[in-house]
Amino acid sequence: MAGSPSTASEPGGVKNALMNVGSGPIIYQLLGPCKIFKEITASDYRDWNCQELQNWLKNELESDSGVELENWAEKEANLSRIIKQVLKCDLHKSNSLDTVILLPTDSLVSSLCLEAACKDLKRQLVLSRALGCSFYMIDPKRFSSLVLREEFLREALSIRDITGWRHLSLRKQPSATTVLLLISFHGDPHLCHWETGLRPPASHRATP
Ligand SMILES: C[S@@+](CC[C@H](N)C(=O)[O-])C[C@H]1O[C@@H](n2cnc3c(N)ncnc32)[C@H](O)[C@@H]1O
Repeated sequence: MAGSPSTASEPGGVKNALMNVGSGPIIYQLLGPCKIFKEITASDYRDWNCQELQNWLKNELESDSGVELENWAEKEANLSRIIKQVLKCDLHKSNSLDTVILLPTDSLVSSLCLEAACKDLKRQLVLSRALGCSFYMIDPKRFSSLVLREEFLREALSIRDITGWRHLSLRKQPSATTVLLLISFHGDPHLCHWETGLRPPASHRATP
């Protein structure tokens, strides 16, 4: 979907372009990348999500990051300068962006999206994940999520010796038994950070 990596980018330095797939109507996942990328393209399957991001970009909406951050106005202004476009995207299509052709993209980021788009375990790459999650709520609506287990992920990604563990609080996932953050660094699949241990009330847990 995205173009091939730009030769203009140097490891560790400022990079040109980042593509975010399944952005939803929220920006938290782009606050970090906006410090290193010159351009970000956000995308989502749902028109309403794309519209919300457009409204935020046009300053027609109060953003709600869910957290109190220092220098929030400055962070928002930086990010909105760097998000260059918001595109409709459907991962089920062979050309997910339809007729739009992107310029070469250095990185592709997707958070909690592939499992929302996929209905089975075939041809799936999971980038970050709430384990055991069978649904998520956008009040009051409930959306389905493919249930994944740690064993499946370890096998699918051929990860046996995990060298780094880190506990990090992500947002609350109503149906998850465990929240996992997996970061796979280029060239070294063993350098992964997994997070376990967030346990929601029993009434909210996914059924196996
Ligand atoms: C759980 S939300 C995650 C939103 C955001 N990335 C985050 O981390 O909070 C899943 C997102 O995947 C999007 N999505 C679902 N099916 C998709 C598809 N076929 N193609 C692209 N995006 C899709 C949804 O519209 C939704 O915004």
